[in-house]
Order: sequence, then C-alpha cells, then structure tokens
Amino acid sequence: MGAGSWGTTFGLVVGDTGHEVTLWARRPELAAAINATRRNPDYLPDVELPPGLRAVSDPEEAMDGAYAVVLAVPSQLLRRTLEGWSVPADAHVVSLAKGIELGTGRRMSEVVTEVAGVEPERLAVVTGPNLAREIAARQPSASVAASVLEATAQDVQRICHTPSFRVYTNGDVVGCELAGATKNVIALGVGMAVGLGFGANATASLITRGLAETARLGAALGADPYTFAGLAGLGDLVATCQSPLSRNRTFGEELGRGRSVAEISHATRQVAEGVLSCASVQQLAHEHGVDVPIVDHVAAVVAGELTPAEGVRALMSRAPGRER
Ligand SMILES: NC(=O)C1=CN([C@@H]2O[C@H](COP(=O)(O)OP(=O)(O)OC[C@H]3O[C@@H](n4cnc5c(N)ncnc54)[C@H](O)[C@@H]3O)[C@@H](O)[C@H]2O)C=CC1
Ligand SMILES: O=C(CO)COP(=O)(O)O
Repeated sequence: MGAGSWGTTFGLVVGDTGHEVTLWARRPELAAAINATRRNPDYLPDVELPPGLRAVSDPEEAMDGAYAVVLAVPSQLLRRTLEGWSVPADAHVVSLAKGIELGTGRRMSEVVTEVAGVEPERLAVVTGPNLAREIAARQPSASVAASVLEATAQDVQRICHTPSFRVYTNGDVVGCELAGATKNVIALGVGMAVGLGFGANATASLITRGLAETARLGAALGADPYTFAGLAGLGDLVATCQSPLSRNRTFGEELGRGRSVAEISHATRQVAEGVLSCASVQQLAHEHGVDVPIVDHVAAVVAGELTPAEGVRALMSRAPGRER
C-alpha cells in the first residue's frame, strides 16, 4: 500500500519469492503506467518489476483477499490514510514506515492498532539497512521482521526472504521502530556535518553518540538493548548515515551547505522522514526524561532556531561527560 520507492521495491522483493503482489498507487495514472510498462516511472524507472506484480488505485481492491497488507505510506500520512480504509480482519499487517507520529508520539504499529483495530499479534515491522535502490538492484542486504508473535514474524519472513534480501525475525517491535525513526534524525545531523565539510571523525562520532541516544530512549521505553546493536539499530544507522542514496543524509547535507528546509523540500517529491520526526522523537525523549542532545540540535536547526554551524558549536560546547 504505497507505490513510492520503498513500497514498489518491497513489492519487487515479495514478487521475487513467487508470491502475487498487488501494489496500491494513490494516483490511477501511476497504477496504469506501472501495469503498461512494468516499471514505476516516478520512483524506480530503471527497474523491471516482477511478472506477478500488478498495480491498482483502489485500496479496497488492493487489500481484497490479501495474506499480508504491507503499509508503505510515509509516517505522518499513515493515520489519515488508514482512516479511509478497511483493513481485512484476517490479514497480517506489515509496517514499513520509519517515523514517530507528530503530536501523539505514537510508533507506526501503535497507529495501525489504534486506527485499523489490528491486534499486535498479526502486526509486523520490517526494518533494517534497506536503501531501496540497492535492494531493487538485488544487491545483498539483510533486514528484520519484528513482531510480538514469533509465528507472525516467521510468516512475514517467508514472504520477503530472497537470495538477495536476508530477513531475520525479531521480537522487539518497540526497539525496531524507535531505531528506524531515530536513525533518520541522526542521518540529518551526519548530512549537516558532511555539508559543513567535516570528515570521518565527525560523522563517526555522530553515528556512535547518536546510537547511544537511541539506545537510551529505547531503554526508557522498554526496548531490548541488543536491538540497537542489530540490523534495525546500528545496521540501518550506518547505511543511512554513510550513503549518498539516503534522502535524510542528503537533506542534511543540503542544510549544511546553507539551503533552507523549505528550499530543499520544494526540490524533491521524496520523503525525508527525519525532518518531521525530529520533533516527535525529541518530544518522546523529553516526556521520558531521556537526554538526546543530537536530536535536540538537529531539531533546532530544522526549526530554523540555529544554523548548522551554530548547532555544531552548541553541541560541542556542552559540559564534558562520561561515555555510556
Ligand atoms: N526508500 C527507502 O529506501 C526506504 C524507505 N523506508 C520508509 O518507507 C516509507 C515510505 O517511503 P518511500 O516509499 O521511500 O517514500 P517516497 O517518498 O518514495 O514515496 C512516498 C509514498 O507516499 C505516498 N503518498 C504521498 N502523499 C500521500 C498522501 N497524501 N496520502 C497517501 N499517500 C501518499 C506516495 O504515493 C508514495 O507511495 C517511509 O517511512 C520511509 O522512511 C524504509 C526503508 C527504505
Ligand atoms: O530507511 C532507509 C534505509 O534503510 C532509507 O533512508 P532514507 O529515507 O534516508 O533514504
């Protein structure tokens, strides 16, 4: 459900396992173009889609009879989008979005449960170092399918584990979702450092201390600390922070070079989740009394309260501390 970069690519992955895939595109003309050309001209023009994949623009038609409904709509649109749908009562539901809802501080699986009445036992989250373009090119990658019920995680693993996409099951939905949302914010910060002309020491320091913030937040919210050393944590953080393919890192880089949030947002149709989630991750952390200085400074730059250079100075001039 969602024919953007990741929804289309995940459809290709599931198609590669031999399952039939119905891809929901919001715009009928995009669905028609996908069916006519076997490509997604807007988001993935160079990649041929598997023969078992067809696109539709009616959400009910897309979900009818589905074994699994896979949600690939950006985080801040998920609630609004789900409110208009009736998700089948017997299907697995898989969330792919990496963000925290503004205003409510909800994780995406919480939004799905709240709006669509989906019990946590049939919900799974797929997340990890999964840059869509590399996966669409069938480059090797690993990921996790997380669910509170191992059988659900295994069912989802079965429909998306391929020779190039290796899926591990995981029981820590909270940690996996927090890691996926927070890494986008850290990647904005890393991008800013790159845009300001800083090198590997600065980016490695941000990645490492960013992971420490994420793990602290996870601990406060009941996540398993090992998740942050795994694919959903360190894996995704490193991939996103180091790849020029990452929209979040690229967005941060442009900020670091002096462009404004409005200018950068205008120039792309693709979502950089961290731009909105920096405020919701920050709010969630503050509500739980968790210290998240990198998130705080990224949020201040995104809000226009600091320039990236001022953000770095403020971050570096905090009182010396003890590593943990
Ligand atoms: N692209 C990637 O490499 C990866 C993305 N993700 C996550 O997947 C989620 C979706 O991202 P992408 O597909 O990459 O985004 P995208 O920017 O490529 O596509 C946006 C999608 O949202 C839909 N959309 C836009 N406005 C809408 C509206 N008003 N109502 C309903 N749908 C609307 C579009 O039709 C499209 O399907 C995000 O949370 C992202 O963080 C996760 C892993 C990898
Ligand atoms: O989540 C991703 C890789 O795992 C994609 O990151 P971006 O949204 O920054 O492109």
